[in-house]
Amino acid sequence: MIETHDLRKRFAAKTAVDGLNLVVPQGRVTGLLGLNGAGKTTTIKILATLLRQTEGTVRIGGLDPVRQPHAVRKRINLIAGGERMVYARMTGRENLWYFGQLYDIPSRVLKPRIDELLDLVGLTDAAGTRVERYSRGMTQRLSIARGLVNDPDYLLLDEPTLGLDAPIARDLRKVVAELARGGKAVLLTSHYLAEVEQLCEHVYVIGDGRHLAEGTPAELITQTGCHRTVRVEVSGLTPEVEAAALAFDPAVRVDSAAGVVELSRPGDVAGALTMAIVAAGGTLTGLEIAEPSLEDAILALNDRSAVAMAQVAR
Ligand SMILES: Nc1ncnc2c1ncn2[C@@H]1O[C@H](COP(=O)(O)OP(=O)(O)OP(=O)(O)O)[C@@H](O)[C@H]1O
Repeated sequence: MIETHDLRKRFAAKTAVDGLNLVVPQGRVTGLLGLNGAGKTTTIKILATLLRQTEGTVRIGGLDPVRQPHAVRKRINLIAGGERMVYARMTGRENLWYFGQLYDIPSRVLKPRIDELLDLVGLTDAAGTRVERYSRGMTQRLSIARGLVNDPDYLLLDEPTLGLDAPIARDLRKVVAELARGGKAVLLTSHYLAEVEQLCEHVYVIGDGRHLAEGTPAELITQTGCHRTVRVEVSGLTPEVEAAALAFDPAVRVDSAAGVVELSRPGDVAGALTMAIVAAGGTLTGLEIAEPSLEDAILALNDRSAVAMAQVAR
């Protein structure tokens, strides 16, 4: 398990991580979400022993990364989508061999593992080609294999699918889900919220380095009170139709120029709203029902936090 207690990181005047308590258990993918600058990468770098916290404690499988960095490094690995973490002058296979040796993996174990990893990321045919001749996607796939070369118990994924083509990103998601099912602890940050919804059983949402909320993606959506939105397109959106829609629910939003009536509310209101519109003389030309997404929840949480901060500042 990865655990942080009251974790803080200050860079001069900026507090990037401000009292985070995280638990990342084995056997599932845990998400760490937040808008740009929320403190996700800083947190992951601390867990990866690349940065040292200003305050608070971290335990990774019971080990302290500050006091036992070598032991921790053997059991963790980091895959960061935006960063090139392999050597251009070496071939794909040489890179994996080099990184594997840094972990003191015996050759008889390393050789078959490298073959497996090359196969996993679809680079078997390009294994003998220098990385400088790889496309961006191939380099990224090699970085993923590099991140798995020590068979880490704890996998830190910072935007792992950034810039990957859709089929490769989908394959990587499958691999991540399998690794978690096989017992690894995975911490994932991603701006692709559909990816987070698909992979993560538990998600932490942070803003300005602070904990804003946590739960399953579905729980976060419920907690933030985001509701499904009914969007009705109406031809002949007269003032009478508008008045009937507003009488149905004052929270209705009407765009008369576009001929659209929208309502976000709990429960199943599509039928009753459309009937009210038709009864007032409107003709329905379209109907869409959008379920609330994790993105709606994250935006709502950030709005709420900004309002709370403004109130504290007053
Ligand atoms: N080395 C540094 N020196 C000073 N400030 C830093 C440093 N690294 C990060 N910060 C600041 O700390 C805050 C958190 O940054 P961090 O990169 O952890 O956020 P993030 O959530 O990963 O953002 P993004 O989604 O954009 O990657 C930001 O305000 C950033 O500018």
